[in-house]
Amino acid sequence: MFVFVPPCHFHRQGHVSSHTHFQKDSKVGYFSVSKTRVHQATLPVRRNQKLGSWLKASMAVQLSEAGTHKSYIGYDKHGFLWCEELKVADILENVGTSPFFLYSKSQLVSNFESYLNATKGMDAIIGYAIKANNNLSLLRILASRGSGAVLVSGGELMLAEKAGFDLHKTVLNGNGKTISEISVAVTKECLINVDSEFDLEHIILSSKQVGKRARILIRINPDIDPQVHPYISTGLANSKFGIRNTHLEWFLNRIKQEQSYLDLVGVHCHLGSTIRQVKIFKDAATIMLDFVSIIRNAGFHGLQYLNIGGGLGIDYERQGHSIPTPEELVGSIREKVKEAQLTLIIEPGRSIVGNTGMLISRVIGVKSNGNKEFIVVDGSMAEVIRPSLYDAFHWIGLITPNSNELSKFDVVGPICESADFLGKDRMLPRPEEGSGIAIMDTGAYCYAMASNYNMRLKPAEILVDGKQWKYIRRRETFEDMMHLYDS
Ligand SMILES: Cc1ncc(COP(=O)(O)O)c(C=O)c1O
Ligand SMILES: N[C@@H](CCCC[NH3+])C(=O)O
Repeated sequence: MFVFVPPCHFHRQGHVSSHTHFQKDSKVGYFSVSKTRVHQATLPVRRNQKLGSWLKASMAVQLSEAGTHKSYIGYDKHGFLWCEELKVADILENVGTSPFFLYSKSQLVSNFESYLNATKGMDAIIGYAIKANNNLSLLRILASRGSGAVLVSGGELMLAEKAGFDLHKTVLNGNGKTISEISVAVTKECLINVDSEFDLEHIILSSKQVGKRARILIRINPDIDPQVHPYISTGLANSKFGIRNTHLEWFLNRIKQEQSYLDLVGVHCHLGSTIRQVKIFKDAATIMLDFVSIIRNAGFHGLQYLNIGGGLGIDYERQGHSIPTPEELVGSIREKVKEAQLTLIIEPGRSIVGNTGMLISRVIGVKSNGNKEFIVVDGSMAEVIRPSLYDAFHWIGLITPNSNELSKFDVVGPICESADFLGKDRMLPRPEEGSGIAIMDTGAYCYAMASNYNMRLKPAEILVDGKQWKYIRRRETFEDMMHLYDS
């Protein structure tokens, strides 16, 4: 069994033993992993309680819990980080070159299965949002299990086809789709979201050129605050996405005029990303079902889909904060969707891939500027841009035991930007040069947003499956980059 307790809870980090004391009264999240079951849960701790006594209690709870969050990445009691049945330090040793992304296959499958279980007994499409992580091997794992896909470009459409997704279960989204992208989607019979007046005209044009009826959903902006960082909020009135909900009638009339080229099959909304409250989805569903009634009353009897978008958050802090499960999310809207005789489409990205991956990096050195201390690592904002872009938090830990006292560090990369940080003010034991360090929960929107800034090579991606690991994307080489120049 592995236990993952964020070290900030302890008086000292490093070699964590059963005598290690907790430093304050709180609730502590833990993961426990056995061959067959993996759970995440929280349990209260008392100040000065020893880890050993807390563990006994947590195991008792674990046995009585049917865990809904499962984790395949965690620490053992000695302080080694594991991914499934492999020590991360051993993988780093074998790979040699860092940084790289490391993913757990079981975690990915388990996350997808949570959505399958959540939608059991109802008509539903789970449309994985490819933008979150577009690694072909990971996509194939999801496609082979019946996942649909949410696409935002022609490139993603081609990738979805290559990965084996059933294109009838894909949705082409986007506020700036080109006519050629739309034409491919019409040809391949993907669902297509209408985002604006001009977008509708482009879809009509494409359908006429292709000679096929487009299967369309209207993306309606419900004007709901998802209570997330403004850069990843997408369903408020001033957002660039979707149609103004006051303008629905115009769209319905225009669609009627072109009915031989347009088949209006559903409505769509997407509120934003990293959402932590079920109520936000529930409110959106209520509003969207009102629009469904309006549309059906206007004579569109083929309306079949309610697409509620993606956006469910994950527990980046790893402190057992209560993030709704897919079961809770779907459970909150299931009856209403069934009553309206609709098929639910849900578009999760982060909650399927976020906690499957971590960036494994090495410490280059430790320095001080007089006021602050920095752990400089070989990973950077080029691989994990979320902290720089959204001030996002990713839990960071060493991958092997270290018994040094905890100190406060900023964990930074080698890029020539002050925004190049992976974590600020983190309590960590002073690491040796070359120590392995993990930036957790970087499976979503990290490799997918990676860049070559400062002429950095995009890192390898590695997949762990039980006791095996393999490359699922090799590291870029200097020659790869040189191929793009004209001589
Ligand atoms: C339309 C749409 N659907 C789904 C997603 C996936 O969101 P998340 O990764 O937060 O689940 C996004 C990204 O925010 C999106 O823009
Ligand atoms: N890139 C964002 C999410 C945006 C989702 C796309 N609409 C993130 O890392 O959190």
